[in-house]
Amino acid sequence: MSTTEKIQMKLSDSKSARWTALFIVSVTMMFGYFFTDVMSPLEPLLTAAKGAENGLGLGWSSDEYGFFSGAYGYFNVFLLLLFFGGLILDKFGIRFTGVLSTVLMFGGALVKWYAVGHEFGGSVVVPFFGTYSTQVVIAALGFAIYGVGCEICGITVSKVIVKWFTGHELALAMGVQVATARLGTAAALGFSLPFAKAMGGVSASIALGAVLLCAGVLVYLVYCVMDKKEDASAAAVATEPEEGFKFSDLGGLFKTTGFWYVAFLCLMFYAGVFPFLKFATKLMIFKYGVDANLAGLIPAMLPFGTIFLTPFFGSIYDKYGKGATLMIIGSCLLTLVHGVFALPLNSWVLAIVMMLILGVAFGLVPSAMWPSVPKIIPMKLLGTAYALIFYIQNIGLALIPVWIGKVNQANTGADGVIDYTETMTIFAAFGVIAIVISFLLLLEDKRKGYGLQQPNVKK
Ligand SMILES: NCCCC[C@H](N)C(=O)NCC(=O)O
Repeated sequence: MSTTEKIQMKLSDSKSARWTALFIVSVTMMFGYFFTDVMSPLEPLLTAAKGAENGLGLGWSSDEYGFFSGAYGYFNVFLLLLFFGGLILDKFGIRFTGVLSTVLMFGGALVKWYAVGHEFGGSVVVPFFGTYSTQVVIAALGFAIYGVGCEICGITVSKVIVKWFTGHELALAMGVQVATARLGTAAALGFSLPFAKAMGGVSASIALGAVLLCAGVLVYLVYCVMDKKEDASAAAVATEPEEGFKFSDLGGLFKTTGFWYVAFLCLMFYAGVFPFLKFATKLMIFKYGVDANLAGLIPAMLPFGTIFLTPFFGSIYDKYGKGATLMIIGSCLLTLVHGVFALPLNSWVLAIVMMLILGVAFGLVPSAMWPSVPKIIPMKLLGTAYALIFYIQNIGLALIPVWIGKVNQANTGADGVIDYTETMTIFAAFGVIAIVISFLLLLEDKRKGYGLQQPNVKK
């Protein structure tokens, strides 16, 4: 390679540089995903009577647990903070927004840790939701602040990957990032409960998550150094200045039908996965009779499967295309799994098989959906587009746990055992709607020629 060629290369044209950047931002996101689900396997402790379970029970009701779990999305949705996060990202850039979001995650985690470790007494009326203990409300406040940070960090990381990988292995890179994040989810689901028990309290697992988030802030600062270098190299190579973001461009985004299909597919598909994980550990105990100490390991299989499958399906999309088809298959598998969970079949072997199939679905849809967005929406609007998609998704992440918490509460027998038939039928219905939307997306792609069925890597 001649000196001139070297000078004219962007930093992102170097394979090692772009994969290093990806590794750094993926680790930050992984710590975030750990914290998101650190409480999910703790549902049996949180909802055990105060002082039960060797003094670890916190005495929350299923309704309170649902309210708390949905808090992740409350500020994102009701205060529109995620939408503003997208505008901030497109206006002020990746470095500023990334640091802001990681600090928010850490701050929210500290509030939640404080809440769970203290007795407050009394209760608070939350308009439109219900009356919950003060501890639950403060913990939910912390989780809501954390959720704003985590979602804004998510859109920032998506934009980082598009910035470094467009024209290269975009879907594979997005798959690797999602897979790394799932490691965090799997670690939380698998280890949070035994860790809390070993350390003598629920707040120990939250403290561990908060320490990781603090490390996440530092790791992101390292990425900022690389980002600056990439910008400098891109400025040296660019022949025409890149078009900037203008508010007037938003109209075009709103009028793009394919964008709305992706957003609503995201809402329905993820409604069947993330909120389900919040309740899955207790489902394994109550419906499938799994030992409480092992129950978290079955839901943990789901993200573990996706760790390998998301990059695998991503590279299939990169090489052979068929993005819309991958989304249709994933939505069908989601429906099948929840349909089976709703049936009166109580074998734990079946539960494991279904969880593995759900893992395949959870590899298929994200590996095709996220890299499809830049095929529909131009780069200058990408932050806003991802933010809007995440915003719509967050409506589900916020409200479905509340709904499911109330359904579980209503289906709890006098012996304290929950009948999950209604709950799992609701999750299966999300899958059916996801199938319909993914077919509509395929048709729209045929009409508009987005290229969703085409490979991503330019030959
Ligand atoms: N932190 C767990 C929820 C993340 C939701 C986020 N908006 C998202 O969808 N990320 C992509 C993914 O597939 O996880």
